[in-house]
Amino acid sequence: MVRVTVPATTANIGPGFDTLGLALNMYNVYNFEETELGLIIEGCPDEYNNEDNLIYKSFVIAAKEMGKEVKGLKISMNTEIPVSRGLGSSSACIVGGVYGANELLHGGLSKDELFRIAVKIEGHPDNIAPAVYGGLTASIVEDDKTYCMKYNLSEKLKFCALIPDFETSTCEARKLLPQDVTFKDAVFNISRTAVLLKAMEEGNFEVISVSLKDKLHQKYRKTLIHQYDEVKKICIENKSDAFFISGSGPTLMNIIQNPEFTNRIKVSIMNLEHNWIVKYLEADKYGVTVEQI
Ligand SMILES: Nc1ncnc2c1ncn2[C@@H]1O[C@H](COP(=O)(O)OP(=O)(O)O)[C@@H](O)[C@H]1O
Ligand SMILES: N[C@@H](CCOP(=O)(O)O)C(=O)O
Repeated sequence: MVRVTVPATTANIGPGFDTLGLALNMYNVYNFEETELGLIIEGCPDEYNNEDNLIYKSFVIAAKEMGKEVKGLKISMNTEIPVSRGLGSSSACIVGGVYGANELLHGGLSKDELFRIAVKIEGHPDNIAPAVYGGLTASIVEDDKTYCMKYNLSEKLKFCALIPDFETSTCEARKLLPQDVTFKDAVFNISRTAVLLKAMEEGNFEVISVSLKDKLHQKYRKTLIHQYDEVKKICIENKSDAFFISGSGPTLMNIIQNPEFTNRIKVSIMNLEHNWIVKYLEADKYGVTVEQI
């Protein structure tokens, strides 16, 4: 049996829309076994228990790229990453399926090649990159090629995710974005993205907090997130070092220096109408791992 473990991700990180991503220490574990015939899926909600399952579809696409075929497959999973919350559940499924196929079918594809296949399935590279390479990544797609650069991340940076009891789909959240942006707003985001990366490497919280601003996506998407303004106010009052929408939302992410922030927030957030899980997280440095069990 092949076991693939994939970390959660927080994509965009403010100004780096569709570019920056960071792997977090929350994991989905997928097991793959060849069977005589058919498809068996265990460990996921009933709605995903069919051939449209994203892990299975990604497995099949990767197998095709390798020129291989599987007659029967059993996929079982144990998942920590909440679905449709902006923490990369879809990228975890895709990376899980692609890596599962490569290992089970002896595809022999390189990490960079598996990354390329996974990005093609997801459509943007920013959450696939940290799931594959771990840590803090910046990535681009040029024609059919994918490029990922991994940055150093200061050990001082810790994270506090606020995960609400409602979902938003990435596909729907992308429909809210404008077709065009002004030159001024483009420059605003490019400059901050470049500065942010070095500030995250050095653990310079003052610069992180300034450079994390964005004019391209969050103002449109916050309308999908109930109580966004209230939650942001609570985070700022409790001295969050930086606050942003994780991926396409609705999870709201804080970069923090002091894990004590997590306890302070829990008390303040309890009285809101929606239930928000407060989760302390650290960066995952390594990305996807594969084992033969
Ligand atoms: N365990 C799972 N099995 C099959 N598909 C899943 C599973 N978890 C997530 N997905 C797929 O990923 C989709 C959610 O992806 P998306 O809207 O991008 O949100 P996010 O990646 O932020 O969680 C689900 O609608 C489903 O298609
Ligand atoms: N850049 C994408 C990132 C989506 O990440 P997810 O974790 O919400 O799937 C976007 O913002 O649409």
